[in-house]
Amino acid sequence: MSRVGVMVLGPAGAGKSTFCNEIISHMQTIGRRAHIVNLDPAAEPSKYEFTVDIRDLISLDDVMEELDLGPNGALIYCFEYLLKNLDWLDEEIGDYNDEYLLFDCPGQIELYTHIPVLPNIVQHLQISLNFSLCATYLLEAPFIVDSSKFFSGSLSAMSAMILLELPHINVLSKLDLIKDEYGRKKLKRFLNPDPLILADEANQETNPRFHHLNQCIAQLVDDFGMVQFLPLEAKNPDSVNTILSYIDDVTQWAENAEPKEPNDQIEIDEM
Ligand SMILES: Nc1nc2c(ncn2[C@@H]2O[C@H](COP(=O)(O)OP(=O)(O)OP(=O)(O)O)[C@@H](O)[C@H]2O)c(=O)[nH]1
Repeated sequence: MSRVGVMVLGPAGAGKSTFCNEIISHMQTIGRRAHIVNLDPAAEPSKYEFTVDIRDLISLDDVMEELDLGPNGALIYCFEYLLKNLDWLDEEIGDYNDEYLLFDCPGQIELYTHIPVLPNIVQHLQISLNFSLCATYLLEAPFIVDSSKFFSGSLSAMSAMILLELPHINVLSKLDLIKDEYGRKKLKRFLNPDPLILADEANQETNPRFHHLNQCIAQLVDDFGMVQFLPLEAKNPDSVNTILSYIDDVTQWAENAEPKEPNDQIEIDEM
């Protein structure tokens, strides 16, 4: 029996916490359960209470004050502290079986690029706690529907994918903010885009001396197959359900679900 964990990643303000809450809400309506593991030591209160909260172990404000660090340095300190105290995480997580744990991560890009704290936590969850994990990487739709920003967003998603080596789902959040028909039409080209065509578009907006660089980046994004995004309308249950079914699929949730005891079946039949 393994348990399912979803690492919810993406830049600050991309909608990670909202996504976690909408997944929980939706799962409740279909008779399933999920919990939030808050890994952001600077998190704001959330609609659903955190089941596990890093702030019970260490607080960003305390670290900033006591060690005289800025917010980014203090965040890294908090994660290094968590790594030294993984038994705390083990105890807090306890025995959640057949339920999703959504690991709501901070938005600081450093965590996904050049320090190994998240990979170490991921490995611990997989090896010591037997989690079946995937990563969802959120980017804001209004930000990404612009060729140059599409590449910058794709590269940040790609760096998380390479760093964590997990089944990876890219999500375009805040779709409701693209209201006009022109924007919606444009958006379609970014859900399943052709990076090489987008590079031509980016070239029209950039100085010619960067055209070769644009082409190389487009080729890289194309080669890694980092070009699919699932649209998320947080308030639309169908949209949330589609993303959930992708998560179920890559984490093999159905295969991992605890088989029902014959007695459980009888009780259900008798209801
Ligand atoms: N219109 C709209 N706003 C959204 C959506 N999702 C999130 N927001 C808003 O965007 C802001 C940031 O959302 P959060 O869910 O806190 O984003 P986050 O990625 O968890 O942010 P950090 O924890 O700071 O990294 C909040 O004001 C949300 O209400 C959405 O789907 N549509």
